[in-house]
Amino acid sequence: MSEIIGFIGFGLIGGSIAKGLKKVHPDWKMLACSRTAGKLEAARADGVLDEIVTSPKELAGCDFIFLCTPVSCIPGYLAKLKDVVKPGCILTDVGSTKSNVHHAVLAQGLSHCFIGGHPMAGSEQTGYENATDHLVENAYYVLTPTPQSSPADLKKLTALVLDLHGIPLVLDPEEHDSVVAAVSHLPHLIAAGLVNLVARSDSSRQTMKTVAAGGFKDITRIASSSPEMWQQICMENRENIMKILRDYIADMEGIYHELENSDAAGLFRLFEESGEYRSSISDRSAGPLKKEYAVYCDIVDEAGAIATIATILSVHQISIKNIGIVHNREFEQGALKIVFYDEDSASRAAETLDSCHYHITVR
Ligand SMILES: NC(=O)c1ccc[n+]([C@@H]2O[C@H](COP(=O)([O-])OP(=O)(O)OC[C@H]3O[C@@H](n4cnc5c(N)ncnc54)[C@H](O)[C@@H]3O)[C@@H](O)[C@H]2O)c1
Ligand SMILES: O=C(O)C(=O)C[C@]1(C(=O)O)C=C[C@@H](O)C=C1
Repeated sequence: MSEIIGFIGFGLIGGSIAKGLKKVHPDWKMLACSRTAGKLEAARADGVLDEIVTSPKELAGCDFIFLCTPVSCIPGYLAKLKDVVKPGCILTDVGSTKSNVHHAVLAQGLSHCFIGGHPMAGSEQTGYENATDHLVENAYYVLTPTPQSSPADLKKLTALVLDLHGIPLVLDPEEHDSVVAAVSHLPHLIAAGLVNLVARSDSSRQTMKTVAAGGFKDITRIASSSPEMWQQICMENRENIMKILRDYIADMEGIYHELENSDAAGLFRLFEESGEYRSSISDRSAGPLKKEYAVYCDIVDEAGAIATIATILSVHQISIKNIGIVHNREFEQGALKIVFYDEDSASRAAETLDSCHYHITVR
């Protein structure tokens, strides 16, 4: 059955959901309104949006409405949608916090038609221009039904998540907020705090900034995320974040004391335990980390070096999904990152390039 899908807020997440659904259901009609309507023109030109609307009232005919604005704006839109949603419409959101949204849903008397949502996928980039049809692929997509949500509605929204190749996971809003405080919100604060500490501690020659390599860049990518979005997430989930931040500070104090007391065994245990737990989070199976089949190849910096590798792979009929130079050099020469569509292609590529005397690292 052809559905009509409405979006309020149409940036990275709204745009990615619309692109993903349009890919699977080209006949479904997509409508959106956003703070700056002009920005939606690109989505219409791409054929992702069928209609740009200027007010939530124009979403009255929708079968699903996705609220995809920063989290503090969601309650205001729920109030505007209160008398707009048609019977049978499923109202959902993608906000990174859930308790504040559920309180607003209850206050507006929308519990019967609302099911919260939160795709555990994203990026430090914002805006429709960075949206992709596969953003949610292999990522957990948390669903938070209300006590009044019907099993039939939950089944319908779950089917949409599966269309996006996401992994549906039902949680209650409070548990969701406590979990994401630890695995998403605290990491963003740590990344931002660390970057600011380094910026403050660096010399006038900016030597820290110059030599910063993989370790610093890996842990701080998310420090470039939207300040508007993260200010709102932190304000809405203050209590949970404060609780886990307190524990984190205590753990850091513990590490400080291990260093102060030259406690080598304690430091060893720290890395041993963290390494074991981190390794148990697979990035090759479906889960919160994206599947990626990458091979790193050292190349000398000379004209035609990339073309030679691409030709070798093409002769062996191995398709490349993505290829690019790794800019944060952990490798002595130039490292080329080649991403493949599946594990088999990645291992065949590694064997082939190895037999051609390239130095290969598979990650
Ligand atoms: N970026 C991520 O990694 C990520 C992941 C999962 C969930 N989320 C959640 O998804 C939501 C959207 O995030 P995003 O990454 O797509 O952000 P974004 O900045 O890319 O998009 C936000 C959209 O909302 C619009 N908007 C902002 N304020 C508005 C307002 N007052 N009224 C109407 N429209 C408004 C913007 O114009 C833009 O279209 C947020 O609630 C965020 O917490 C983000
Ligand atoms: O990959 C990133 O850049 C993200 O920050 C994605 C991320 C996260 O993992 O913390 C950010 C916020 C969301 O609510 C969900 C996912």
